[in-house]
Amino acid sequence: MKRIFGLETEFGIAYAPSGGRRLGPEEVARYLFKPVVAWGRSSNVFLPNGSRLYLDVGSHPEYATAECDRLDDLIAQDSAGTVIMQDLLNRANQALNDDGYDGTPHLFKNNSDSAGNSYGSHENFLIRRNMDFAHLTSTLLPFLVVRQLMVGAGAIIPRQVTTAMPAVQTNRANPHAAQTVATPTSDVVFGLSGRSDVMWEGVSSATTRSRPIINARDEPHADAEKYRRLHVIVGDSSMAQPTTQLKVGSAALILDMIETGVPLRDLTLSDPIRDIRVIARDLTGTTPLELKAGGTLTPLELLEIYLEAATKIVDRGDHSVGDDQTARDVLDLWGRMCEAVRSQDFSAVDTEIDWVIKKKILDRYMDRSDVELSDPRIRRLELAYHDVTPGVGLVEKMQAGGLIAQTVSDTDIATAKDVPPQTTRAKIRGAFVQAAVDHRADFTVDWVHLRLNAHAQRAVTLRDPFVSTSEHADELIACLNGSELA
Ligand SMILES: Nc1ncnc2c1ncn2[C@@H]1O[C@H](COP(=O)(O)OP(=O)(O)OP(=O)(O)O)[C@@H](O)[C@H]1O
Ligand SMILES: [Mg+2]
Repeated sequence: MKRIFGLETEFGIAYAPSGGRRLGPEEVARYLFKPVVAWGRSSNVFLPNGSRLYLDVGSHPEYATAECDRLDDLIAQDSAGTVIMQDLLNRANQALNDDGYDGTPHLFKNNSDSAGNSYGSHENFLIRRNMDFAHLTSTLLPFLVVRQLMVGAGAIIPRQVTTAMPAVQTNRANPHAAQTVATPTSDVVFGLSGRSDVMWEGVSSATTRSRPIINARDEPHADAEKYRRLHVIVGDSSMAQPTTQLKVGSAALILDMIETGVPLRDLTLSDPIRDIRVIARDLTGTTPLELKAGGTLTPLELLEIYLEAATKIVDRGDHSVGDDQTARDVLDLWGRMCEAVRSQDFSAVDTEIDWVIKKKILDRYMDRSDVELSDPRIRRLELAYHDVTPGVGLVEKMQAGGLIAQTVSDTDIATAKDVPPQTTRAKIRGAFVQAAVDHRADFTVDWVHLRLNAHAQRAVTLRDPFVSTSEHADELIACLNGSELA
């Protein structure tokens, strides 16, 4: 089975002044995007690797990967996004210095800022239109609620669970907008994910209500008769590549299971929004969760039931994650993580799973320095795990030292900065964008369309994301080459 995947990552920005002038994140973001605007005449561009890079109002630049049909490609493209942002950061740093700012801009791949705003990493999965969407999402939902036990980024969160929605959040117009979470008090715990506390619904198109786990807004970016795009917005930004692989791979296998009709008992949770908060505070996976169909299951039991079904899919060879080895790797880490949770001995996964790696770092520091979890030094250390500023962040150093595992090579990541996935329509888009920029042509691109503004009648529509060649696009590119000759 084939599937298209895409990951959107919103980055955080901060500026550390060195005694001199202060600078707000919006201004740093403007510096960051100066080369982008100079290159693409906009702060909302598609790059030659097929991705989209943009800055909305505010200071959370977003990188949305090109469409990938293999998990390995997705991880390479996602990591390339971070490297592209780092390159921009280096240039911004230089420009800021030239303008007399002597501080340091920082870039974070995290999910909340110091003001308590939560933003995210969105996962996109192509699904077939002929699937019953309500059935698909209700089957997937319990999995997304418990998945944090495997792939949460780890977070310092208030001990107390709150399920009363703050008044300010009951009338949000924009489901993507940053959302404020209660500022943690001193009574905090190390939890699995900070995102869980900002989820207020299971599935919703969320135009006026607050943020759901699955955003049901129907924007397929493809032939709407055949396809639909599932937009999962509950996930954390993952730092360790194996965590990304397990996060997206496990969800993909559950979707494969639903789409190919592998039977699964009804695991609908009675109160998913309460459960997601409670689970976030339970590192043992032993909290009994009430099922709508009656009885209880713990998060760990649920993950094991899902693993069994996912294993069937992979055994049949009917999965969408790419080659069989990648699928086996997903199952292997999934199994090892369940075993680690059961035994509470995490040594077999402590170079692969974000929350486990992060907890180890924080625990060690607390032991050595005799400080509490609520100590500002611990918060800084927690943030350092998400700091991707070149030469500064923890993950870069830990990867170099073999303390965090990698699933794709640095060479593949470097390639993915410029080269789109070769098996999806991103290949066509990338070639077009490169040609149009080379020829300084005026052009417009989105996920589905390619247009030379001077030849609007020849716009190319790429309705099928699985198709990686297009005669029409070739003609448009030839048209550019011809115009150069003329
Ligand atoms: N047909 C598809 N199925 C699944 N994923 C897709 C499909 N087409 C595009 N994608 C992926 O969906 C993501 C879209 O990113 P984008 O940021 O434009 O999202 P959006 O939800 O449409 O917009 P916004 O973030 O501005 O609200 C990309 O990662 C892209 O690769
Ligand atoms: Mg987006």
